[in-house]
Amino acid sequence: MNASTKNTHLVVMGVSGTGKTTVAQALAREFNLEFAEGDDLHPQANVDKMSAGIPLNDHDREPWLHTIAQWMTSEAQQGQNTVVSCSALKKQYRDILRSAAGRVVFVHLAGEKEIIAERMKHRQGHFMPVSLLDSQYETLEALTDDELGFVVDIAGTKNQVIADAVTGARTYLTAESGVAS
Ligand SMILES: Nc1ncnc2c1ncn2[C@@H]1O[C@H](COP(=O)(O)OP(=O)(O)OP(=O)(O)O)[C@@H](O)[C@H]1O
Ligand SMILES: O=C(O)[C@H](O)[C@@H](O)[C@H](O)[C@H](O)CO
Repeated sequence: MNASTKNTHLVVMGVSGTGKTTVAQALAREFNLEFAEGDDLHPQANVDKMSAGIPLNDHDREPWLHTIAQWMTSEAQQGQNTVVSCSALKKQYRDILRSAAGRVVFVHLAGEKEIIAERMKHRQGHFMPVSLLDSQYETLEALTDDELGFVVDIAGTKNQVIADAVTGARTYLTAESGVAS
């Protein structure tokens, strides 16, 4: 076990528009975690592709996932626990994230496509078109029993969803990981 393995990383995952940024920022505040916005770590080519209404493929996502894993490793090496918003739609993508130093826990924000589409329609100034939501759901692989993490239902208000995510995350953020509870 190396010095950084006690650190915990929360990855707030799910399809576009499901509330990852909203929830990840709230978890960062609640548990005093280092925060990264996964969308900011995409290569520009990926942002251009999504903006043009073209879904990303495995090849497009691979360097992005490695960038996020490297960020988590670097934070763990500095003794930090983290939270990052990242769609992490497939198990093989989550395997890349799990290669980071430390323990990686997934917070899957899940819900009905219709609810998310409605929320995305009201969002201003974001590159992701609602038209890509179908491909996001087609790509999504739910967490399996052997993966560390939990599911949060996004149907409720922001405060309800955040409260559920905080309750779920608290069980993983033990005194051992150095996170204040
Ligand atoms: N529980 C909620 N109830 C109502 N609106 C919400 C809720 N959670 C998030 N929203 C709103 O839905 C929109 C999408 O949320 P957010 O940007 O956090 O999602 P995201 O998963 O990070 O999106 P993306 O993956 O596209 O970056 C925002 O306008 C946000 O304010
Ligand atoms: O894997 C993907 O297809 C992408 O990460 C998208 O999910 C977006 O980055 C994001 O969610 C923006 O809406």
